Amino acid sequence: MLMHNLITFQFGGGYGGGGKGRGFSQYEEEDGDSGFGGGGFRGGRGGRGGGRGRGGGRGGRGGRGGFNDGGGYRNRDDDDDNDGGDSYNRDRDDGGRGRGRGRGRGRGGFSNGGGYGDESNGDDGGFGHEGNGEVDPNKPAAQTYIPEERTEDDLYDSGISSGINFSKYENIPVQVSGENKPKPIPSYEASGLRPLLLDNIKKMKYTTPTPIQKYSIPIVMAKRDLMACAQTGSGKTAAFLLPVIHDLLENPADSSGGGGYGQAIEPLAVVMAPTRELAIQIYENAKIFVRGSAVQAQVAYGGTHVSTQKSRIARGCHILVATAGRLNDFLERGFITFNSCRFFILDEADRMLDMGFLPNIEKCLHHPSMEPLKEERTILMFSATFPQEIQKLAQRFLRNHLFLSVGIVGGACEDVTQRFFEVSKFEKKDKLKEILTEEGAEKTLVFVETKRLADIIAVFLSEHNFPTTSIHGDRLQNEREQALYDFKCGRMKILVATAVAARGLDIKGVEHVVNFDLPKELEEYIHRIGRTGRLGNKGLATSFFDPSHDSSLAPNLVKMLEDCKQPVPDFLTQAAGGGRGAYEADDFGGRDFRSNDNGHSNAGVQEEEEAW
Ligand SMILES: Nc1ncnc2c1ncn2[C@@H]1O[C@H](COP(=O)(O)OP(=O)(O)OP(=O)(O)O)[C@@H](O)[C@H]1O
Repeated sequence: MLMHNLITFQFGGGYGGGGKGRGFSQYEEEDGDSGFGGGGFRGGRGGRGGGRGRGGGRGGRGGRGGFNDGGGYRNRDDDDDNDGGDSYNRDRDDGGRGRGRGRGRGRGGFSNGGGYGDESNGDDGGFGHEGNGEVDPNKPAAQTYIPEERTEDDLYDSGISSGINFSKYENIPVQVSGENKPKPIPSYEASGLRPLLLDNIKKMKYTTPTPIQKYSIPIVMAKRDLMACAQTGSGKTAAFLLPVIHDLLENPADSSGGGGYGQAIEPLAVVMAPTRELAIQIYENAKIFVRGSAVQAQVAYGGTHVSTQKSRIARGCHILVATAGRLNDFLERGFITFNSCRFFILDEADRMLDMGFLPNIEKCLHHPSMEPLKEERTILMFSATFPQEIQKLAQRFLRNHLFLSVGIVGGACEDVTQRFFEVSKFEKKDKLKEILTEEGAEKTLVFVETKRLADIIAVFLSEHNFPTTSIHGDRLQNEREQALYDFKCGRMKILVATAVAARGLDIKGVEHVVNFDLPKELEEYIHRIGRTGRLGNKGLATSFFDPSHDSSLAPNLVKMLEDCKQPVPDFLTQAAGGGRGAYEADDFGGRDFRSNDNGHSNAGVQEEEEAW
């Protein structure tokens, strides 16, 4: 019972309330980042504010549609931090992203350090602006959350240890195409990386570079533009961070733009990621790798207090890891410029270049401050999937790049056992409960299609005594981070998530990923199941296939399962119409599309597969 209360509380947005506040500072400043669309917290039974209740919250979302009778949830609005406003492959049933227009009725308001929102009655409540309760609906709410900085010592333990199949990486096929390919490194010691980096790599307990690292480290050290594809959980983050940091150590420079009060900050390397939690993770990785040097890594992402973030960045920022919305905000305000930017990196690059994020990426890459170093800047793109149309699009940002692919790229990780159940949408909840009861619920990540359903399923599981929390774009940033923390440390066994957690997150010990709802695209499926079976560990992915909803994905699933040598259930073959899918591994990044271009290529002939 106690657990039940705890969970419900947790769930209602209670983190920060109930005397567990993190000492939020008073809101001072408007956050130009409108990426976090949700207004106040939801379903709130959060702690007692105890402070000055301010009405007039920002208002939540402009009404909720989206959850049809019978559970026909449809929306897919989980891109993070992108206020580019493009609604490509999103559905706005849920009020969409962006600013709510509700008339805030949050009564608890926000009190300093005392948690927020007593008796908020749902979507409309939440944060109050200082003032008379009148809300300008066009004005984004102030962001007040100040994340705690984790020390490097806390961070060492967060990485995943390699699993029994780590050694299989040795036989994985690797392709590199493009002109003048640098040779792969045999080991970290022989890589030419600076001694400080080698020390920090040791502290991370990395002994052998993964294939993507063996190839990309020398490519980046040679300052070549790179498009790199390698399976989920195979060490892509270090594959770009290590050589970038090496360069910053070799060629030290100031990031203060010449100093002086009010001078724009000029990071030397900028990494962009599609979600806030992924940006935090990359930043924390960078912090470990730069430890003991003068190089400073910082992070910028939405849903957090702007002034605090700015002052942290102003202390020194050689590497800036950022989400699109906040980075563009800082650029527009002139707080950041790219005058000294030597490396521009897109993690989850295919996602960053799809229509939702593309305008923001273009704004960055075409920013006037990008001009001076244009010819010297290295652009790096990394992902586990890289559809050909995105590769083509990426081409316009790259200069004579190398294309690197490791394994059946765009293929699912073979260390993940994939199984499917044919389940109608009405049966899914019971099936989930049955599986968790019979097989255990430890470290289970459950993906659903909508934010609202994430809440519903989390409450459902909590009520059945499975400690569960949720992460999605309607939760406040502090709630999101707390949810992830609770899941990572095991306080909550189950995390119910929307697509916001599909990419990049590296969570130790995730043994089971459940697709309660299947995504619409195979790439998303591949990233989701890649939260387990990382770095040679074994994992299990269970998917509920509802023929009335998921049939369009069936042909691609069948083909992908065959490629991964996984059993294909009959119902899936039937739903696929018996034919092979349109999916080709190469379409998802396994091949440099330039090799198809008969004479239009600026690359060398594609190499034979090299066994690594
Ligand atoms: N050479 C190595 N030896 C041991 N562990 C490593 C090595 N390289 C990376 N790791 C660890 O492997 C885990 C996965 O790395 P990372 O998150 O960079 O994978 P990824 O390829 O970016 O995955 P995704 O496609 O899901 O984003 C991390 O915990 C990281 O610390």
